[in-house]
Amino acid sequence: MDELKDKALKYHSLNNKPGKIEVVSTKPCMTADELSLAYTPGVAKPVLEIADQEENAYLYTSKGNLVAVVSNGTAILGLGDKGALASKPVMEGKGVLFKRFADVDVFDIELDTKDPAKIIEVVKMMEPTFGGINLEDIKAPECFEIEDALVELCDIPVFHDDQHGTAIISTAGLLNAAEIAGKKMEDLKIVVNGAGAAGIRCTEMFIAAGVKSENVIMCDSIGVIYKGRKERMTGLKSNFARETDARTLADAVKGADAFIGLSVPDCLTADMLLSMNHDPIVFAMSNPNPEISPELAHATRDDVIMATGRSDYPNQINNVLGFPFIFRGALDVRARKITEGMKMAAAISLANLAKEPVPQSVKNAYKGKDLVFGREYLVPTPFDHRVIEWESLAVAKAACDEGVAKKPISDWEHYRAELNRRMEKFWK
Ligand SMILES: NC(=O)C1=CN([C@@H]2O[C@H](COP(=O)(O)OP(=O)(O)OC[C@H]3O[C@@H](n4cnc5c(N)ncnc54)[C@H](OP(=O)(O)O)[C@@H]3O)[C@@H](O)[C@H]2O)C=CC1
Ligand SMILES: CC(=O)C(=O)O
Ligand SMILES: [Mg+2]
Repeated sequence: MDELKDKALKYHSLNNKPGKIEVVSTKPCMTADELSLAYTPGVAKPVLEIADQEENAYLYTSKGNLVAVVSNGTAILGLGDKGALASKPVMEGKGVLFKRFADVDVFDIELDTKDPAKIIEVVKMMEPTFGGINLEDIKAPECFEIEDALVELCDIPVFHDDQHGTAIISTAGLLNAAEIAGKKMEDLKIVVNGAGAAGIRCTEMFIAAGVKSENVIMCDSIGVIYKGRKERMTGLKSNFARETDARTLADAVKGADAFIGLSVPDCLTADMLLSMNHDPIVFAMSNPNPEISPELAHATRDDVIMATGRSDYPNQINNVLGFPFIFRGALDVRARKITEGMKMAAAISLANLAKEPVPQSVKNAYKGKDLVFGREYLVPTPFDHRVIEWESLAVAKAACDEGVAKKPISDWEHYRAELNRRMEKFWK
């Protein structure tokens, strides 16, 4: 058995307790009196309050801090379609991160269907239970139809993490990598490899952040998406079809400033990397194995600015820096949806935080490594306790500014203090 497999399987069954999450009661239930409050007859009282006024669910149930992490397992990380049940470790993992980094509670829901209409129907029916819906590892193109419909149907935020979480973090990373490379966003020539959930939305957000759409070439499993191509033109790919002679990834990356990998392992070769412009930005974000290994990238070029989606290399460009903090901010103002403004506010907050000096307590979580804004530190780390203050607050503010907050905040200093108080238990 390889070492990682051995360690990971042991971790997932530690303490004779299979899996990574459990349900904990937040109220005492040790006496007959408490039982008669938690359950019948006392429980009838909040039932009637909620039946009378729906918003009372936020006062008397866990709805307001509870997110559904919903998958059908059709695009589990970069492992492809492994089915609903096999997606459960990832969905439980997302639950752990929601809790650990933003004190958001999660039920993971694995749905055994590939039919978008059924997923839409089931998730809509679950709306009363939750304060928000995080769709996860549902493949393109179905993910677009599912998310669009649910955003329209639901009065709580619905967010496909692989689309928007990934876009937010990689936009923060790209803004900073461009600055470090001494290049302007509007001059960057970018190749996005992967035209699925993540590839499409990352590209859209790069364009919103200043990249010129004509400077982006997108590739999928059969190569460059060019104008006039007929095969496999599913989902939103046609929006990114370019007038170009490039047909393969190798053609596309010649002279490019950035390679954005949201595809499969080991598809960017050393020769391709050598053909890129000076100070090439390589975000090899396929999980668990990147499009090019950092070892090969650094051995190939000294000037590469390298990031992966993994936790065990510098520059983790991964949606873990997004979903916990974005939902925290959205839940706290009871946002109806997560708008483009909220997403951009999240990206900018992360890009800005990376430029702040890093406290020793954060460095300690990374074995005392010196984390200073630069090639090896493009975005903050998930263990940086300041991320919640910066990102959740930015998201909550943007929700208020954009008029989607059902419970707007006016005293931001009070909210900042509340966020810190909420997280104290995790920072000991
Ligand atoms: N670091 C992070 O935070 C995140 C990383 N990811 C990673 O991005 C990848 C894609 O995830 P997601 O978008 O959700 O999945 P989807 O299934 O929605 O999309 C996968 C895309 O990859 C394309 N593809 C497959 N093989 C190749 C290839 N050889 N060369 C180029 N493109 C290829 C597919 O092409 P076709 O359209 O032709 O089928 C499709 O467009 C995964 O590896 C995942 O781990 C995803 C989300 C977050
Ligand atoms: C990180 C993540 O969500 C993915 O790779 O699918
Ligand atoms: Mg995912």
